[in-house]
Amino acid sequence: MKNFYSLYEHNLARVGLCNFTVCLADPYSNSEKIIQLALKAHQECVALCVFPELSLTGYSIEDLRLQDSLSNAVKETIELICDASQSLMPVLIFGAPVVFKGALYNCAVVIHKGKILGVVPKSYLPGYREFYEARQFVDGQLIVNESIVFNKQNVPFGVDLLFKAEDYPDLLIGTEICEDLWVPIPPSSYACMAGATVIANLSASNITVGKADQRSLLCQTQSSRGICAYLYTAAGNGESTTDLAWDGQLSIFENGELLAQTERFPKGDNFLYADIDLDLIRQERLQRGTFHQYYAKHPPYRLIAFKLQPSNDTIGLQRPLERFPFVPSEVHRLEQDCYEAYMIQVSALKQRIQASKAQRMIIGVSGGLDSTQALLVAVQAADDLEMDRQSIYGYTMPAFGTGKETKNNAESLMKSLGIHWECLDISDTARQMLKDIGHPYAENKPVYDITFENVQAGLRTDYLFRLANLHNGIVVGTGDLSELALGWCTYGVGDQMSHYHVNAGLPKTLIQHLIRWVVQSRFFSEETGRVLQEILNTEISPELIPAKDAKSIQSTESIIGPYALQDFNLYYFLRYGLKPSKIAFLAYHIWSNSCKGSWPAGYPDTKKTDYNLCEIRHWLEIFIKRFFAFSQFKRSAMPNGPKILAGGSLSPRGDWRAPSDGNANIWLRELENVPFD
Ligand SMILES: Nc1ncnc2c1ncn2[C@@H]1O[C@H](COP(=O)(O)OP(=O)(O)OC[C@H]2O[C@@H]([n+]3cccc(C(=O)O)c3)[C@H](O)[C@@H]2O)[C@@H](O)[C@H]1O
Ligand SMILES: Nc1ncnc2c1ncn2[C@@H]1O[C@H](COP(=O)(O)OP(=O)(O)OP(=O)(O)O)[C@@H](O)[C@H]1O
Ligand SMILES: NC(=O)CC[C@H](N)C(=O)O
Repeated sequence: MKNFYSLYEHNLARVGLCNFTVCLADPYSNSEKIIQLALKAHQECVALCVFPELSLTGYSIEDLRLQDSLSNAVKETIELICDASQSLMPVLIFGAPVVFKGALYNCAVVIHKGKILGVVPKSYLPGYREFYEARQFVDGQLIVNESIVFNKQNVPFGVDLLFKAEDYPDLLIGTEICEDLWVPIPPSSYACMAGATVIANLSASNITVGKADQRSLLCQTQSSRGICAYLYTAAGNGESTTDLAWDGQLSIFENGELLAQTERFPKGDNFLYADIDLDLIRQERLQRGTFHQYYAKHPPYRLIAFKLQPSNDTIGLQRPLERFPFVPSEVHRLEQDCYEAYMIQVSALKQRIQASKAQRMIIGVSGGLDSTQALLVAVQAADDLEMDRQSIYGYTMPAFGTGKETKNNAESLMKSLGIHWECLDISDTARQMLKDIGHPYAENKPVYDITFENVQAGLRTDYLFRLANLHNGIVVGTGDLSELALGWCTYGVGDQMSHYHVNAGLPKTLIQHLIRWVVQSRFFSEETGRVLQEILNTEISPELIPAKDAKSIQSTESIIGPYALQDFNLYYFLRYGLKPSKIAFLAYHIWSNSCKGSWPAGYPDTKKTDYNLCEIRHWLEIFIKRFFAFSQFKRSAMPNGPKILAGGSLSPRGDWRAPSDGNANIWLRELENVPFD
């Protein structure tokens, strides 16, 4: 990798949209503007720069489109732009009226580095209400396999053209023009199925009240259905206001998400760019088999190849990127996600209680985040099913590493929720077991190894399962998605097992917000809210090793890495199958500076950390080793539990099937592309 920090090393592409104050029916003046903006796009290392429909002449010139002087000026200025593009990086796409075999077409002209790559006519001409395009233009729907002469060169002409960067293979550009998007099956639907990843829509949509929302909806839907980037450029200033008005909106969508958008009704020239992620598009299509199952005939496309020769400069990253991909930073989305996650958990648990005819829910309550969340869900399920809260049997089971604070929190929580609770100290039983198996700790030697830890975790599980037998109940498991990813649980006779793993689909980074949301929603008493706040403030620890003092508490995150980074890694491996270097590049852009981007609402200021590339790389390596090489055997035997987030689950019966005896070789090898600073 020549420059790890360049986005063009990571299959991202910077795409730009422009509009400007057109001079009606004056291609000479407009071509100058196009060249100026193309130069600006070049300076920003843009790969593709799109201008509005008929931007070379202005859209609203009516019958002037048929004037010979205009046609000549169009031809000349297309050649001028072509010449000026020789040393520029971006592919330029602008709109122009072009005469072909004696008829006039409303076209997208595609130019790159001094060459006209192709000319694509508009398929559908609006002739309704305020539109009269068919008066001057002929529709291009059936034009395929044709060519047109420009400057003594044969240039491909037709609706069957896609433009492929042969040195940047996932960049495959299709075009359509305004109304083409408003028909039941837009030409871009076929272009996407033929492989186009980026669709440029050259538009001259006039504005009326409420229309912007409809346009946005169409673009968003098309980008989602086509799993593509959809670039929309509306004409704006300078267009005739004889009978209409124009808002000049520019917007960039990617697979249903808005990446960037300009203010409407702008002053002067407008230039918008964003970095689209061709890996996400490619992976989404790869995973969604149905995308490739469309057998209806679409035209055979001509692939017009060009060499992008992308810049290798360090140019940052311009796209919305969440620090916590499982936790939206937008307040209302987060609230909605928390509500849905909680309801999914509650409804799933209710179904299991009813189906298993369980009379009790048995749960080990440690005072940590996971068992707290599982307990809240159990209480809500009991309330909904009109079961007595006393049918929930909560156990705090202190042993060698249990802290006073967590134990108090566990007990206060259970008391405040009004469940049946008991304290079962497992220290003596654990000591007995350590003695029976010949562990040095039985002779008071401070040996705190895995056996020492797992004896405690195992006994707790053993107790819970036998209590379930005794009380006709099911054990509600507490393990979460992040722990399953990292194998951070004790296998078999341990917290890896339960009768129903209600948290299995919840990443640790979301659990904290869910608990915060429960507090804010006041589902439970004020006292419960107070204890929940205490629990949120406590450091995450398995508490399996005795702490000498408050500072030497066994910190989970110092061993397996910050959950913030590990959930980031999990999301991009699980949902998108990205390479380690790509994940590190994305993590670097959002995690290396705590002032960049936004944090989820309610996230404590004191925890707003940043990580340098070296730290990101280090924890990514740990993730890779644990996720790919170590922990699958734990997941292959994991209990039932609901999938909660679109980001994925790790159920071996659902989202993630993998061998239990795999290795991490290829991911570790690829990680070598990430520098240490
Ligand atoms: N592929 C494979 N197929 C079948 N068995 C495999 C295996 N790889 C290892 N093993 C065997 O599995 C055993 C290791 O797995 P296991 O017994 O689970 O033990 P292990 O994963 O080594 O240790 C459990 C870790 O989880 C932590 N923990 C436990 C409980 C709760 C929490 C929490 O914070 O919530 C954290 C604890 O601190 C400890 O570091 C070994 O006996 C090994 O030989
Ligand atoms: N002292 C304890 N009393 C009762 N149950 C416990 C105790 N310690 C652990 N457990 C059980 O084992 C599970 C895993 O333990 P662990 O302490 O790692 O998780 P946690 O405290 O729920 O959450 P976190 O992992 O966020 O600390 C707990 O969720 C709980 O069900
Ligand atoms: N120029 C066009 O094709 C405009 C038609 C489109 N339906 C619009 O109103 O935006």
